[in-house]
Amino acid sequence: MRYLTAGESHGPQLTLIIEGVPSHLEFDQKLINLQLARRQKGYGRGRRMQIEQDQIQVMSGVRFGKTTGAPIALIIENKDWTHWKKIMTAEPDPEQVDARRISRPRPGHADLNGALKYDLRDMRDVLERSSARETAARVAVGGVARLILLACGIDIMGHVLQIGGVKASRSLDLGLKEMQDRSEASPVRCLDEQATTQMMAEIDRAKKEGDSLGGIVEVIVDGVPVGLGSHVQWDRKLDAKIAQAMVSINAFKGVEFGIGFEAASRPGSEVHDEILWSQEKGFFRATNRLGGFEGGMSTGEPIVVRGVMKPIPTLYKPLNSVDIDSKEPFAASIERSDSCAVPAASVVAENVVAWEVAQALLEKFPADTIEELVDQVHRYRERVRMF
Ligand SMILES: Cc1cc2nc3c(=O)[nH]c(=O)nc-3n(C[C@H](O)[C@H](O)[C@H](O)COP(=O)(O)O)c2cc1C
Ligand SMILES: C=C(O[C@@H]1CC(C(=O)O)=C[C@@H](OP(=O)(O)O)[C@H]1O)C(=O)O
Repeated sequence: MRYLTAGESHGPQLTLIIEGVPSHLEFDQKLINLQLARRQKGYGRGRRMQIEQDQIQVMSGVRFGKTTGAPIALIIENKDWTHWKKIMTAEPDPEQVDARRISRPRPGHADLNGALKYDLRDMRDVLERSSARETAARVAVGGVARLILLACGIDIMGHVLQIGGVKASRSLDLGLKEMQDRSEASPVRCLDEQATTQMMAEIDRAKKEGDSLGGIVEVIVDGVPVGLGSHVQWDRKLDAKIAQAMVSINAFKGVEFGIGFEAASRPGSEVHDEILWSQEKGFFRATNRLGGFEGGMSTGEPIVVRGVMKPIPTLYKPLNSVDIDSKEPFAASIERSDSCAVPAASVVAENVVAWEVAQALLEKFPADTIEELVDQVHRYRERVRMF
């Protein structure tokens, strides 16, 4: 499978094309729209999320509620377009256009690099595409991937582990369903109620001070069969693909699996996961400290991946910058902005990981129809259980 997205943040719509989805897949638009709605929520978001009501419109690849195997084209409208039409099309009021021209790059955003690289003297042309508005399209793509995963008995959840200085206590003994319910109930998508309150207070404080906050999100994928990805070539390692997908989310700066960076300070005996066997389960692990991967392949234990998001670059108390016209030092531009988007980013993370796992599944079990895929996965699970 492969996909491309297109669209500016304040343009008319986001457009995405996905190729390689097997036929006969029940195209549950409600589930995809639910993912989009989840991404829009989260304490700390700016006013834009009150304007948008993200929903997919299916343009091709689906008939009578099922995929046909043809490329799937989806669009998501930008409701904000009506307010930006003049500015984006330079008609009919050029003066207003100039007022929204950006000549003072924001430290931490793509403004200056993009302007220098593409020779764009209005940095709005960079902002429009570098904006995390694009993550709505990626969540829709992940929503389609989730439909494939669910058909194969694979489920996924995401939650927030840290915002600014507030860390949630981990409760890994909860089942996936309970974790899903708890994170949905928290305005910051955190499983720990006490930390939720503290995180919200921390966001309020940052907002009041014209500042922004980052944090850490975690994604868990349950029901993954052993052996997705491969050790035989560097670019076939699934953990590496997931790492790329995570760091490709706007503002994500790092990724770890299982105990992650803590592995550096532990002896091997406290890192590696002992191997057990039972008639009922076949091979399994006593622990899951390595987060579901060995040799770039899934172990059959849940995939546990975390990503760190830096604080939002646009600050109402802006940092120093230089005007690209006058070359004078200035405070950076202020655009309407989120003060913390870590909860929303945890939904984006779930969905980009869903895509990578679904793609790995279809690489191992090539299939033109969803029945072929489900059948192969079922038979494979049986084979490895009997190994
Ligand atoms: C869900 C989400 C919402 C975001 N909202 C904003 C925002 O309102 N203002 C802003 O300056 N950056 C925001 N960002 C971060 C920028 O998009 C990001 O920092 C920028 O594209 C530069 O890319 P980089 O940080 O990966 O280098 C958001 C990121 C995500 C994932
Ligand atoms: C539009 C979204 O997020 C945007 C991401 C973003 C950025 O710079 O990344 C800046 C803000 O854009 P605006 O100035 O239009 O409010 C966010 O609202 C979205 O998540 O759908």
